[in-house]
Amino acid sequence: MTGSVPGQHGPRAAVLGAGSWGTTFAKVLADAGCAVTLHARRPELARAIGETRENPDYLPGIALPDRLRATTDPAEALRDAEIVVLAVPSQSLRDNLVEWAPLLPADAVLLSLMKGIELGSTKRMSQVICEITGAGAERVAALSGPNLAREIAEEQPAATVIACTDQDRAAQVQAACHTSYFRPYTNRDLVGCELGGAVKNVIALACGITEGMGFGDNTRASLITRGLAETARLGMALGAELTTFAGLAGLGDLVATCSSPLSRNRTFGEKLGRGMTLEEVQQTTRQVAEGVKSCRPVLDLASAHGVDMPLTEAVVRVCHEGVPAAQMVKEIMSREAKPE
Ligand SMILES: NC(=O)c1ccc[n+]([C@@H]2O[C@H](COP(=O)([O-])OP(=O)(O)OC[C@H]3O[C@@H](n4cnc5c(N)ncnc54)[C@H](O)[C@@H]3O)[C@@H](O)[C@H]2O)c1
Ligand SMILES: O=P(O)(O)OC[C@H](O)CO
Repeated sequence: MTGSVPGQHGPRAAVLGAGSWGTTFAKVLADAGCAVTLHARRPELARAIGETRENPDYLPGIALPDRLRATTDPAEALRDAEIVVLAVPSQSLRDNLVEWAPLLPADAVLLSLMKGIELGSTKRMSQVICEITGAGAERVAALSGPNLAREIAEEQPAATVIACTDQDRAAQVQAACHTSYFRPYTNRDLVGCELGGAVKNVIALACGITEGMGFGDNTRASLITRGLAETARLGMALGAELTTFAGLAGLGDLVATCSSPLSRNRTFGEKLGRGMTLEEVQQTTRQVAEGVKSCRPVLDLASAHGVDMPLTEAVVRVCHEGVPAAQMVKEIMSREAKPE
């Protein structure tokens, strides 16, 4: 390890993507003792983080630790990094990685924070990472769980899962991000953890839509439960483990996202449910609501594997096929009756 910084006792980490979760997770790593360099695209943001120790665009009011530095130069961020954290929108990962791949240190763990499925290819983020970087699957990990960025930035206690086929690497990342307020568990089931994170965004859109239409807790609980059932069906078809969906990356994240006004996906859905168009809602936020784009490839994956995902299909129809939310509810409720 070269050039350690005062107080550093963990590995060197690069976080690529200075949005709300990238910045928050960079703080978690720094609080856990890592020397962290955060890569921001815009010079004014990198400068503001350096000068004010705050990310004014994505995390206003949160003090960032001194051990965290920001830069617009990916080569500088990645130099000697032992853990490389990827925190950009899922649909831009491929293009970003093409630029970053030649700069990646040879043996670094590549950790995905993203919760989406790629449009067109229907690939999970770890698959995109392996494809573009040529890294072996054992080097790629994903972090997923009930982790609303703002709450964690405020150091409210939360748990998460680090999924990796190589448990030594999972344990390395676990140790690097374990703080008094952030408790990571390891898990071998990369497929299940990534799917849990991506599909919960779609179900949170459905919850938001019904919330916007004025429906209450029974509706939300029904969507969470049936949403979990269809996520698990897809997961089993893709080789995931059923128990993963009862854990933090499954039920845990689904409950947090579907219930919290902090969720961008739930909030996006709520605006659709109140009658705004997709384009109108998109104008109201600069932040990514991954379910809006990922719902289509999730449904494509389901179709390719013969899996029934009626809630995901309903979200696709409302978001991308102009079906009114009220009609979607009618259609879902009039599906053929069957055993649970
Ligand atoms: N915010 C959360 O609470 C949270 C929690 C867990 C997981 N996630 C996941 O983390 C990922 C990143 O989310 P976020 O909350 O940080 O998003 P964000 O919208 O807050 O920030 C996205 C970041 O990516 C950058 N970006 C946007 N378009 C880009 C492009 N084309 N190329 C490169 N960079 C681009 C933005 O400048 C910004 O820095 C998503 O997959 C999200 O689902 C978010
Ligand atoms: O704000 P959302 O809807 O992107 O959800 C954030 C996190 O994924 C919650 O775990």
